[in-house]
Amino acid sequence: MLLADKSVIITGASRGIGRAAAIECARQGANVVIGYSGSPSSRAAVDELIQEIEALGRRAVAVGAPAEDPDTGQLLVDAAVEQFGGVDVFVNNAGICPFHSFLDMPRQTYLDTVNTNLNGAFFAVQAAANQMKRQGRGGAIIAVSSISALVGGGMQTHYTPTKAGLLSLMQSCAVALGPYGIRCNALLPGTIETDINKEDLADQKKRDYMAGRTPLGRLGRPEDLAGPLVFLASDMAQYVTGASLLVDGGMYVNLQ
Ligand SMILES: NC(=O)C1=CN([C@@H]2O[C@H](COP(=O)(O)OP(=O)(O)OC[C@H]3O[C@@H](n4cnc5c(N)ncnc54)[C@H](O)[C@@H]3O)[C@@H](O)[C@H]2O)C=CC1
Ligand SMILES: C[C@H](O)[C@@H]1OC(=O)[C@H](O)[C@@H]1O
Repeated sequence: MLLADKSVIITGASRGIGRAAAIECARQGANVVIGYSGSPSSRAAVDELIQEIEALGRRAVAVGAPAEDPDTGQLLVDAAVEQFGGVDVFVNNAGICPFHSFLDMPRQTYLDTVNTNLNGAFFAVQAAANQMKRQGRGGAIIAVSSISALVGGGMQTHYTPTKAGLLSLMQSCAVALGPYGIRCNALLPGTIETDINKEDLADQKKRDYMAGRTPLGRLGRPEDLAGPLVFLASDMAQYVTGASLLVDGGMYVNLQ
């Protein structure tokens, strides 16, 4: 097992990529703090996830708190310390992408996206890093960035800068935290079928176009990210920091 007895925090773990990551971390021996928005509508999914993790013989606790709140990171860390004795891995995954055109972007849509995806992440990563430093045994921090950190999207002008920001945050944190043995890396998914793009991909033409751009011939599934994420979290990646791992079925390199 690659994460035996590790204490892992994952934000936005109620569904999608975060959920698949939580299950794979547990399968690899970790106990998991499940960060979720705190909305009552997510609670049933979170309870189901806890049961699934417990069925794997591991422990899980849920912390409901909005990603955009600068105090949320510390709440997650406190839960990990109290329940599992510390933090070994912190995964910043929570995110939103409300597709919208640029020229008439509502101010609040822009602010919500930046606050949820990037500003909250900064404070959460800071809280996790301080705990790891206190523990003195290093750690791994992973930000779920995106292929959108590298390329643009006309309906994503508020979103792509947050993903580029997360990539940059991991690069700078790798420098700042390397002396403490804390590795910081970015995971860059391509187009993965989840709730975040359900509406967008309901357009069959768009869906076919996105799948057609992908050399591996299909859109991604949340499980496709789980293995690469566990790799970055584990000692298999002990000399990997400041890196970005693109997991996109080859979409990015497919020009013609
Ligand atoms: N699905 C895709 O094609 C890609 C997704 N990503 C990123 O992966 C991450 C996970 O997204 P998916 O699993 O695809 O979508 P999803 O919509 O299924 O999951 C997003 C998660 O974030 C949580 N979340 C949203 N707003 C929150 C808030 N204010 N506070 C706390 N939690 C909040 C949701 O409850 C959910 O658990 C996001 O950061 C997204 O930007 C990156 C590249 C591609
Ligand atoms: C939400 C999008 O479909 C998805 O998110 C990203 O980061 C990429 O742009 C994907 O296509």
